[in-house]
Amino acid sequence: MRSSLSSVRQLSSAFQGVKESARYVPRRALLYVPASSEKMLAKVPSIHADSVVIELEDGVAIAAKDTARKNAAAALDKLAGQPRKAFEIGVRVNSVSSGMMEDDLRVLARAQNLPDAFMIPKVDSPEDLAYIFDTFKKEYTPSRVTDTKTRMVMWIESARALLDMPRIVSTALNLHKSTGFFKLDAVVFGSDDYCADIGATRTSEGLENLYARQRFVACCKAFQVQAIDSVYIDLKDEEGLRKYSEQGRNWGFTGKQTIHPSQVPIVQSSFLPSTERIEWARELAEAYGEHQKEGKGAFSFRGQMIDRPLLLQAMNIIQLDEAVKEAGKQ
Ligand SMILES: CC(C)(COP(=O)(O)OP(=O)(O)OC[C@H]1O[C@@H](n2cnc3c(N)ncnc32)[C@H](O)[C@@H]1OP(=O)(O)O)[C@@H](O)C(=O)NCCC(=O)NCCSC(=O)C[C@H](O)C(=O)O
Ligand SMILES: [Mg+2]
Repeated sequence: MRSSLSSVRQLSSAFQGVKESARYVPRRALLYVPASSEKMLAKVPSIHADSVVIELEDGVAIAAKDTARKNAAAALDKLAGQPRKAFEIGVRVNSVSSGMMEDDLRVLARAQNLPDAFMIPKVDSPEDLAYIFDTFKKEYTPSRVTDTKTRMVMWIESARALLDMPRIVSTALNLHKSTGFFKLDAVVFGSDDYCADIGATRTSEGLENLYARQRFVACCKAFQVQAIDSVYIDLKDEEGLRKYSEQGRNWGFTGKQTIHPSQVPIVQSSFLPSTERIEWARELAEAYGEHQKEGKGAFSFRGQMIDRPLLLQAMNIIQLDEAVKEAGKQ
């Protein structure tokens, strides 16, 4: 049994064209930590969520924005080099339309360290991305925001953005290619703002978001970026959270937003493939390699027809399993 990321690399080179990301960041659960709360920020190193979102946007009251910015900048320097449980610590700034992004970046740029990811809510158009790039260059200087390890995670939260998503995502990816600006790695569905935008009533079944969530996943996967599902706001309903998480996983989402530490283990385990599924994926990949050597593109495996798309699904599972195991985070 292979047990490190290098085995994914070996498999990838054996199967020409199977894409491997340079640095795969699992994002099963993203946990928002409002930067206005020093008490919550102090918990960041011990938070087990794959991705921690230091929050400056809707989780922070307008009157507390200044304090939150200063706390976030201080946290970036304090957390650098400190042991932590999360794969990623990002900062979610305020949106273009809020008019507060410049103020956020002006204060954040005082920190010596960049976050692992800049997280940008309510991206509504390709034009927003041009403004975002200009604002980052202005507040940080161009050399600090190009060719860095920092990734971009963005939120799609309106009907307009959902319909224009292919253009928005491809513009973000091209911006990275042409300028070296932060690489877009994941897109998050802002379901609550989306419901407000279309005038829908939020229900626990979530039927009002059925079309949006399915279109959203297709748009993410068309561009090979991670798709992060809606927030579940009923903090006490663990069963509902598990059901919704598993539904999202089965629909192709790679992870889910969380708002309270108690939601994290439920979401993380829902997005971790089962032992049986991992075994299926590994055996399938081995069998695929053997059949490729014999010149067979399609073959039968455990009663199913297997070809390249199934291999790609198996590779997704192996890659997630190995990244999580390597970091010792089940
Ligand atoms: C929802 C909360 C306000 C609840 O907070 P609280 O009442 O303090 O909860 P508890 O008493 O149960 O807390 C127990 C302990 O855990 C700590 N805690 C709680 N939440 C967090 C957290 N998010 N990060 C870190 N630590 C947390 C408490 O401090 C307690 O600690 P202790 O006293 O030492 O035991 C709160 O959970 C919260 O503020 N959550 C985040 C809200 C937020 O950021 N919302 C905006 C993002 S959602 C969104 O925008 C979705 C999207 O854009 C869309 O449009 O859909
Ligand atoms: Mg939102």
